[in-house]
Amino acid sequence: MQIEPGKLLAQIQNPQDLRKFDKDKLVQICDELRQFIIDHVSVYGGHFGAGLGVVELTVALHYVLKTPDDQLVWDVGHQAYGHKILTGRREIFHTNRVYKGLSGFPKIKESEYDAFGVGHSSTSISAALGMAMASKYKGEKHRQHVAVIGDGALTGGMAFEAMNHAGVSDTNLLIILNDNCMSIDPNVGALKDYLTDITTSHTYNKVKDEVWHLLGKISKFGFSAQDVVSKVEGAIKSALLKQSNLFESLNLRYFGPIDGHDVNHLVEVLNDMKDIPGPKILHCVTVKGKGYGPAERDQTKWHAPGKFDKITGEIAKKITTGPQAPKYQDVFGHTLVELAKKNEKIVGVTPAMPSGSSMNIMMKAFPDRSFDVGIAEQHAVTFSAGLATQGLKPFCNIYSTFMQRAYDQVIHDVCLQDLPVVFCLDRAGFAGADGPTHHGAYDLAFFRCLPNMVVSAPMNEEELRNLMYSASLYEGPYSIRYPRGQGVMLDWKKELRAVPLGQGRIIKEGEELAILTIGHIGNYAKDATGMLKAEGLNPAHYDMRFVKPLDGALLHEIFGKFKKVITVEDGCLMGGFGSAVLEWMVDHGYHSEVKRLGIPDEVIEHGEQIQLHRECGFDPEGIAKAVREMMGITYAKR
Ligand SMILES: Cc1ncc(C[n+]2csc(CCOP(=O)(O)OP(=O)(O)O)c2C)c(N)n1
Ligand SMILES: CC(=O)[C@@H](O)[C@H](O)COP(=O)(O)O
Ligand SMILES: [Mg+2]
Repeated sequence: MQIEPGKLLAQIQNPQDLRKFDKDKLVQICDELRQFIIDHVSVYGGHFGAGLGVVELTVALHYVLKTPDDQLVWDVGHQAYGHKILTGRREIFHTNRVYKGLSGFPKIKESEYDAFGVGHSSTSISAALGMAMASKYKGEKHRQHVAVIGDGALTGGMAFEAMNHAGVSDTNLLIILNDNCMSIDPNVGALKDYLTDITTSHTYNKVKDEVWHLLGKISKFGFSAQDVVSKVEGAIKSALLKQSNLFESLNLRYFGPIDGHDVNHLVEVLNDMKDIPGPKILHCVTVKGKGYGPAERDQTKWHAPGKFDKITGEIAKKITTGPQAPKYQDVFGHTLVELAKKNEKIVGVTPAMPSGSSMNIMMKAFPDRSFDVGIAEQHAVTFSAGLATQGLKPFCNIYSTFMQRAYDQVIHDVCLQDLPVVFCLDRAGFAGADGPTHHGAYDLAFFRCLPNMVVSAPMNEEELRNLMYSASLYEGPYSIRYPRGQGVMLDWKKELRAVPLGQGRIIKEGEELAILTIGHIGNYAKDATGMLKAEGLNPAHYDMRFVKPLDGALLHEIFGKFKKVITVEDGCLMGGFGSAVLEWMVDHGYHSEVKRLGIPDEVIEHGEQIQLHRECGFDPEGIAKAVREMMGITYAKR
């Protein structure tokens, strides 16, 4: 379905078209852009509230900057739908997040206007500073470099590393802080309180207003912005500002807070700032979900609501028949509470994903024993390590993809010290529509090479519960990975049972060929063996449960019996589960023929999980095909 743009938006294919409009049309353009996003997401789904909150900023930035020559970096990129729509992609926006369509995030290969590829947070200042520094090196004085970062993303340590550097750089970097007091869930931490303080502080705003006033006055007398700045420098850098403003103390000129929904004022301010030399930050206050009532009222729910009825605000429910298996994340949340009730040492840690990981269930049941530490994966891991040194049992839940951020912390702070932290890696395997920045492709490979680390994955909800229980009893680092979405069991709340360390299990006896799987993807192998049975083929199926330690006894049995083996994992083929099995086989002198199915060594784009599994050849049909091929079965017509 093609979404119809409003009258003015229809005339805008790219920012050059936008810049042809008089300033007095910008409010209408913003209204039409906002409506287009509402119309689009209501039909196709995707990220929502963040995009609505930056409509005015998006229009103002493209109006004032000479994009794509000026470089605009969006942090995370979930808010960049307006940017995409204004930069040549409106007519194909219906393919956003769809298999083979536009990416839901800015992406260098997709458009010259996407200065940097994003998806993970807190990268924008570093990237834009790198660009600004490169421009300086190349003598490109005319170019502007802008990073737009949210208050949530600003809690990520990397943003501070970048500001620390930017403050002593002689670049024209402009950081726009889009402050809406929200992450996906409400933003947390002292920085959030600080931002609220400087937004509401009377003394602070009085000084700031005087400075802005002075700036305005002097401009009228025809001085250049540089003159203005040097004249007001004294005031801006007055003891009060310097001491009371975090950004000023990092040597970034601080402007604001200003209303991020006043497009005309934004244009004025951005124009003025263009001529102000040196690194600077503009603090804009916005409302997540702006302009769509339900999204303003329940900002977490409307972060990425899926499809909805734009008139009633009713979010579409998945069409289902009969009772449904739970989401893995909810099994995690409920089981953690169950374990915490039995063991007072258990605590929960999440870096800014209480709703996404269902840690919010624990936060509700045990507010004093659960911690949302903000977008701070590195800190989440080392903080968990600290808790563990004191005899507590942290369950640190991090999406597989975001765990990439904290690799050294896992090695240095947990594994080398053999501390009993349990890592629950949600969204392992393909994330789906979020695409490659969010796929949990690498964790099996990057965790299995770490000393002391247990690497496990449940095939279903009951197994997840049992692995969590086993992890709670284990005296060392223990990881459990599971995918985005639903499990396979209706009756999943079974009594908890400890799984012996490194013990796999047989799912189905068979002949000639064995399929070895790890985790939820084993259910595809189950489907495949069902399909093959109808063809008279009878491969065996084993759910190995652990990539480390591997079940040596079971592997001796398997390689002793089967000359053909297929491994299946929803992780990267290089170094993952299949690699571990191959290494084991060679080390133990077996010579079976082994085929590994999993994610190849290339970037797999976005799409529905099943589409991506199919593309990589490990959906049920792909597994069945691999079995047939290995068994030398060819059908005339298939
Ligand atoms: C490293 C990392 N951790 C977690 C996330 C998940 N995430 C995506 S958006 C978001 C909230 C970002 O908040 P903010 O930057 O304030 O943007 P807003 O949505 O409020 O506009 C989070 C936690 C992520 N993308 N990257
Ligand atoms: C942009 C981002 O990183 C998050 O919003 C992410 O898309 C959430 O993913 P889930 O929907 O799987 O929780
Ligand atoms: Mg925010």
